[in-house]
Amino acid sequence: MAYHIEANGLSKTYRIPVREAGLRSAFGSLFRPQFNEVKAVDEVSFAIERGEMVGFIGPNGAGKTTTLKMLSGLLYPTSGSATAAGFTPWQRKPQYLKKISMLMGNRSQMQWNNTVYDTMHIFKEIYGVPTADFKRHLAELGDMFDVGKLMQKRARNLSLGERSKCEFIVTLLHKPEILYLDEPTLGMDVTMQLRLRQYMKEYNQKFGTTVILTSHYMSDITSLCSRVMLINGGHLVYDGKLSSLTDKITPYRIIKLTLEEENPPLSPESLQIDGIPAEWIENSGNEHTLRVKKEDVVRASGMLMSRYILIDFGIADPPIESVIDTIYAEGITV
Ligand SMILES: Nc1ncnc2c1ncn2[C@@H]1O[C@H](COP(=O)(O)OP(=O)(O)OP(=O)(O)O)[C@@H](O)[C@H]1O
Repeated sequence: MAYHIEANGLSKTYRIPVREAGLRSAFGSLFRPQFNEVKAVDEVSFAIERGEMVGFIGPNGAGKTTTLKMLSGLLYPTSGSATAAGFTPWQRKPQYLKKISMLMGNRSQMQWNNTVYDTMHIFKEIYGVPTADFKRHLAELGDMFDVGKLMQKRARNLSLGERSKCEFIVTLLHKPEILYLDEPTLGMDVTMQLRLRQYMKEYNQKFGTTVILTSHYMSDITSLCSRVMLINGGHLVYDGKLSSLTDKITPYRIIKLTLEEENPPLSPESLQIDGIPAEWIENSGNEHTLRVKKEDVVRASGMLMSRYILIDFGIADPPIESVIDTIYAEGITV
């Protein structure tokens, strides 16, 4: 069966006109324009099944938005090919545009001077959404995101978070089968972020929608996507399970334990006696947090349980934020 979204060697190079200061060079550049080239996306290939929710992550300027713009048909690639729902996105066939939605958290699809309600009506007409469906959709999502009071406001007067909520409602209005979500929770408060994630989960299960999601809030990614694609400097450097990414970058586990009062002292050195290298992360009273290599977890746990009287004990993966921070900061290729 064909993939729902497929990209092969997708590349985009932007050409930026170079203008030096001064009238003479400004005049000269009219006749001999010079350009700098930025390879925003470089030979990116992937295949996504129908109904998958894939996190698309990478540091600022990595090429995420450019890739999504190509897939949604807003940009022509410089080279390479892609198909989505059986269409070539940049041909912008109306049948394709009706099947997809692109939400850019930092760019509004709403007309600045129109009220939210008018904008939603315009989108209803553009996509030919039946009135009954439109009303049901607004009632359901309007309540969930608490936008009733915003309906008569002009888009330009909305706060960032208010706008994000309205954009999300508009994005799903025509029940697209592919969603390109670029920072959908930008500016939303925590409650609204949670509601959006919950809604996306249910929506995906109900309609089998395929989603590519970028977000700098890792909780958006971890709660919705088991697969991530990591892009850095225009190159796709990882495509696989989120959990395997953690293992590759930080093959450690975090052990948290609380000791009874009556115990021999615990330090990384006391673990090292048993030949288990451990790193101290936190130590407050009887509560300790240690970092040990994945392969040493069982031995370290056994030793701790046999030698100490424990009140509480737990093993966890390192926080995904610290894994991602390591990748972004060190430019690691996975
Ligand atoms: N219209 C444009 N003209 C020239 N260069 C551009 C243009 N749009 C993006 N770029 C450059 O292309 C590269 C990739 O940008 P892109 O917006 O795709 O990154 P991103 O991963 O979405 O970043 P962020 O997380 O900051 O949104 C960057 O170097 C950016 O400066």
